[in-house]
Amino acid sequence: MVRGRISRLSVRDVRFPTSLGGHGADAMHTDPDYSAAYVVIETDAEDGIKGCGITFTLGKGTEVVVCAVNALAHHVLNKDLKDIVGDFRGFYRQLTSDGQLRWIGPEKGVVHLATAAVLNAVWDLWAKQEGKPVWKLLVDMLCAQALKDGWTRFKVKVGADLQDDMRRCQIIRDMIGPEKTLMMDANQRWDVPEAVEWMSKLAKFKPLWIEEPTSPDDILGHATISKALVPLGIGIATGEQCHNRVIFKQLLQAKALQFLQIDSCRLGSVNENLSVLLMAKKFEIPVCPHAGGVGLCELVQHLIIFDYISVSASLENRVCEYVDHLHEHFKYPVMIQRASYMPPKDPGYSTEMKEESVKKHQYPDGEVWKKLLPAQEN
Ligand SMILES: C[C@H](O)[C@@H](O)[C@@H](O)[C@H](O)C(=O)O
Ligand SMILES: [Mg+2]
Repeated sequence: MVRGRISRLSVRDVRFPTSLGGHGADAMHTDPDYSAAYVVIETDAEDGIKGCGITFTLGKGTEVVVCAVNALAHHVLNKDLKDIVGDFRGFYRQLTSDGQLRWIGPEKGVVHLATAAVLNAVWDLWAKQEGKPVWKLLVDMLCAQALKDGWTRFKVKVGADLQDDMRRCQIIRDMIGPEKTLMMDANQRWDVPEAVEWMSKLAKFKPLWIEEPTSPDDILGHATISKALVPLGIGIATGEQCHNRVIFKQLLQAKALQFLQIDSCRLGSVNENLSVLLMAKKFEIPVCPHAGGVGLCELVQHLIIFDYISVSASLENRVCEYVDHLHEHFKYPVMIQRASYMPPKDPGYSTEMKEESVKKHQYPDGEVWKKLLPAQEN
């Protein structure tokens, strides 16, 4: 488990006098002293584990890199390791977008060598805390934690680049094995023939469904896609951008979908969602809500539990999307145990946000935006 706040960063100039023997010399670098700017980061966790990072330098050059590391240190200090690795992409961007330091890069030269030393230390720390070599940490990152937590169904985004989709689907299928469910989501990227063609190529990864293969308004297009893909064992899922119950009715009548995705915040609240649940029951189409976003999981769990108890009375082919994101801002966040939603017990619709979260994130006057907006304006 990732733990601790980064409490100390030190950097040392470590040089080996290799120039004495001419080791490593080349046509340009005739007197290299192989060196490293050596970064050590420590946390306030009790385990005493330290992260070590280096960048490779040649002798005197190290002095300059050490300065750059010190100049970057404030981005790392006092950060929770959990927050860093939880949004490593964002953290990387933060480090490489330092408004003043990036001028002497950007993302190259001294400042980038320093970035590498710092980030290498972060990776080292993280992998040590997890008790794994970095390669294993990387290999295990995809679905492994989710598998460990008991999740049996996984969704992958597709539609931007076929070769890349094939590569990622292969990795995921290999990790989850043939039994677990894989779903794909194209977020409306294709036209109708393209959806059929693309998904025929991805069929070998045995997806349960392709979600939003094309425009959410194209009811007959969904029907055509459905006709072509169902024989390949792929169902059509849609609904997160379905604007009202009438569209759902037409999708159902046109046999355009095999999985219906209600959305607690796009349809007219509980009321309209109930009518869609009932229609889905009439057509014997499983409801598999869209969730994630902000609070969608919190809300939709109420609807899907109602569906199970009072409408469909079935779990067959039914899933409720879950994304582990932003729940901490809610007063009654969803509870997930062993990959399942636990029925909420607090009165209400689980919609109440924590006042401090609202205050902080209120746009444009909340603390978070006050900090961000001037930075963005400059
Ligand atoms: C922009 C959003 O995150 C979508 O990518 C998301 O709703 C997605 O389609 C989903 O099914 O969760
Ligand atoms: Mg989707």
